[in-house]
Amino acid sequence: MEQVVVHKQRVISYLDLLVVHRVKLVNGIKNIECILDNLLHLGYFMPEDIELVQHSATRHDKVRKTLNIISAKGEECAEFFLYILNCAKEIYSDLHPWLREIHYSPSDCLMNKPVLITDAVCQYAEKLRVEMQRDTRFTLSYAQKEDTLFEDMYTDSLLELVNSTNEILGSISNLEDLFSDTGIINEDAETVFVTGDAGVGKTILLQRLQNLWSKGELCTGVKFLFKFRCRMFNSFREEDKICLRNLLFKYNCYPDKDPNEIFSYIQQHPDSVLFTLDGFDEINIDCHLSDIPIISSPFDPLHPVALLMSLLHGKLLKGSKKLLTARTGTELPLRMVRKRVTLKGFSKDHLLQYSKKFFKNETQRSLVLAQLETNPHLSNLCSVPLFCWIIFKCYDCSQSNCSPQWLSHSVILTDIYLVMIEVFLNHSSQANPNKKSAQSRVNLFKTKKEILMRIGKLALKGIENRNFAFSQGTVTAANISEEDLQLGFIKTVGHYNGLGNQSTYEYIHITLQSFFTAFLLVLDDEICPSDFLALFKNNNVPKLSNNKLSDSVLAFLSPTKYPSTHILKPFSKHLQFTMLFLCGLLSNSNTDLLLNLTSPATIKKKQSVLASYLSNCMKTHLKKLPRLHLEDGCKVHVLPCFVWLIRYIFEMQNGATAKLAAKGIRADYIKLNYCNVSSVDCGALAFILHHIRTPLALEMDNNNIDDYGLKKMVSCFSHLTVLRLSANQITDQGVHILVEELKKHQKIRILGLYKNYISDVGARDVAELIEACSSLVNLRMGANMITHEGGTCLAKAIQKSKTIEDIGFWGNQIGDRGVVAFAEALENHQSLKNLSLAANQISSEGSKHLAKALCKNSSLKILWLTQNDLDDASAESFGEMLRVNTSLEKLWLIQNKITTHGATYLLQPLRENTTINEICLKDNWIPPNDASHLMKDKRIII
Ligand SMILES: Nc1ncnc2c1ncn2[C@@H]1O[C@H](COP(=O)(O)OP(=O)(O)OP(=O)(O)O)[C@@H](O)[C@H]1O
Repeated sequence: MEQVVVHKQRVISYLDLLVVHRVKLVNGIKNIECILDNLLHLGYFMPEDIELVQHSATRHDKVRKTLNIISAKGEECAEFFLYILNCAKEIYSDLHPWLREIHYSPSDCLMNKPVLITDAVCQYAEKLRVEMQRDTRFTLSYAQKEDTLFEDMYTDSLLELVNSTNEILGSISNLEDLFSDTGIINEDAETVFVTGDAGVGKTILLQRLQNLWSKGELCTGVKFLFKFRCRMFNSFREEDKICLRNLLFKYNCYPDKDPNEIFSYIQQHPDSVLFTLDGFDEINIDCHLSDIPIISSPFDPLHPVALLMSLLHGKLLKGSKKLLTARTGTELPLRMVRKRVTLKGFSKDHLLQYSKKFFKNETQRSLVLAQLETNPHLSNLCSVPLFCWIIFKCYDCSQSNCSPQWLSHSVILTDIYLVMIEVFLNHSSQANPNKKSAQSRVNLFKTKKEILMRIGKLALKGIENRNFAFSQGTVTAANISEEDLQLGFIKTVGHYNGLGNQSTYEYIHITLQSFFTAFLLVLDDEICPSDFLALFKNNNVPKLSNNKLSDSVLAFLSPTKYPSTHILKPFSKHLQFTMLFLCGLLSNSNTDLLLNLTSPATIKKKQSVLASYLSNCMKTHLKKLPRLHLEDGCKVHVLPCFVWLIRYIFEMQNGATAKLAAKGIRADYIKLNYCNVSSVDCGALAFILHHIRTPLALEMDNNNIDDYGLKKMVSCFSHLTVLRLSANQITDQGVHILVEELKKHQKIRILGLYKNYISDVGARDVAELIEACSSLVNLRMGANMITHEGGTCLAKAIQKSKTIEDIGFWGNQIGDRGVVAFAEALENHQSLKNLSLAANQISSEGSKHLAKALCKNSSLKILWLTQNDLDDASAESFGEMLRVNTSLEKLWLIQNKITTHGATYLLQPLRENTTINEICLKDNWIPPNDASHLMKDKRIII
């Protein structure tokens, strides 16, 4: 065939194409080897042809010679040549725009001819991809007996972009946005820092990213993705040194060809590299290096942790992308953080999606979801994917084995883990226990006690040394048999180190290691009651004094917080879960089980040691915090570790301890902002706070409370005078519960619901509260989704209220229609002092009503109308109002459309009006030249 179809409309010879575009090809082909290899492989070129080409001195000459030989071979060879350029995308990416320009599309006869990628760099990139695809295709799950396809279990979850002060900037729905320009905290830094609670899915998120990248569906500009689990760095000894090249190649994927060439390419193109680094909180270095030099030479051998730090600092491979994960609360200096992201787990929708993936059988799925509906505590735990997986797995097995009754009664996390242990044990022995027999459960634990203790001993050893990966030797030394491993609590992890595969073991999740540690601490008779809390008192960061590298790494990470010897210090995150399970195991509900496994005296003693320890912790924690003595009481701002304390006490389900803890708080105003309080924690908080019988103010802005959390807190609402719940994902349903409760008690003075998901429906409920509750003086409802309808209801209620003083309504959408009702409310109002209607789409029409109403008002002191559509006509109305009004002190008109002309209307009445002391006109349409004239009166601010 002489003439070939290149494009449907255009017929041209491939040989002609090579002639016409010869210059482009000579300049654009940077790698001739791959072309030659393929031409030779399919017999278009003979070895002599290759030799001829190789004789040419320069790259350009080699391409010219190749093109000459191709033209001598004919049309088919020329066509295959273009086909190589098209298939080896990685190598000839520069020529791809040109291929598109000439409308190249391969003809059918070539479609199944293989093209070999023989360039060393591309080959390596390809190898990385293939290995990554293989490694991320499956996820090892239940009892190591099932490999689940990753796609079949992965479900999107909630990822939020936050700023340096942890304020939410928005959610991230596309993983590519992790690396976009939105929400950058520090332009010079390169690390995207993802934090989240235990089991929320940080590792899985990275696996998703790696999997998508390996399939070419994400981060297409990234040629090399290197993944590290930070716990791997714990396995190095003090004296171990390694250079960056070996760290990358030996611990990820070793190149088949010329490592030097590949490494040099990586150095020259750092922007083509992405590192995923999982579990920064798990780093514990047990070796002696007094300083960690931050180096910038990629060739100097150094301790791997120092290499990691240099990478994160951007001293090595500057320009590469880094995605680092850690548990909530882990600090990373802001100078190293490019973006901050928090992983929040499953929303209701995500949970539904996950249930569809997990339970293929629709009847079973509906049954489980219906059961979850009846146990909100359980269903709330499901927002953490790990707990969700455990709960679903238990339900799944219960279908065939035993009744799911046990789950429905669970109120603490420990119970869920106990059920999981039971399910694993049953699964391995294929037992079919009597459905409802508590005795069979006891028997099961009794029979397997020794195995569980062995697994517990290994766990304790790891937690003591902050070690989460175990060598074959350690596992053997702990007498863990193959049969024990088959139970599925411990899994094998491939550990590629370039020197061959040696088995390494890990607990299937780190929280399970914590559980087994607690299990051992409770049941081991050799650990006497007076000593069993030693781990928490002395061993937070093991061997601190003689562990210089860890000292300096930790100090570097958290200089202000380190060192400390108290249980509530940072870097004890794994102990936090151990403590939680300890409390749960020693709770009253589990006493019966424990009494069958160890001596009653030991259990009793351990329970009492633990209870008094927790009360002491609460007292000590609160004593150390600064207190602010306000007019109406004492205010204390607690820290996130307070939340852990209440979790412990709740997990123990011990009312007396809760009462003592409540007594220890000794404050009238508790501030819990930014403490990572989740809806599940609200039950724990109420468990303690309901013992406080005096008026209480509670500030809980910027947590994750949601409607369910509100419901759980109902029991402590009776004494609340202040409740701030801004930025907490509360919807109309939550507002309804809240209002009903607050109406009953008539004590609330300040209610903050800023930045939630409240619509007109919720606004109507809040309006009822304003009318019914004369104690309410301050209401913050800004940044919700309230339109003129909800606005009107609220305004009508405000109109009737004789006590309300302060209304924050910034960032809703009431518009001019809603403003009319607010204007009516303002007329003759006696108590309202501050009103913010900023960012509410108000134009001159609405402002006219406001101005008119203010002529009759003598209570309002501050009016915020920032970020509306106010123009000169509005200014004129307010100018008129200022001639009459004698109470308004501040008028905020920032970011509107008022010109110099309009501003003059506001200036004139100031000669007579002596009450107003600030009219802020910043960011209006006033040219700087006019500003000085207007600012003759100091009360005008531009
Ligand atoms: N997006 C998800 N889709 C489906 N399952 C998930 C998802 N995220 C997590 N899981 C489930 O939860 C388990 C724990 O997740 P993962 O190990 O990623 O948590 P983590 O945040 O890294 O926890 P830790 O901080 O304790 O290391 C997974 O093994 C998986 O079963």
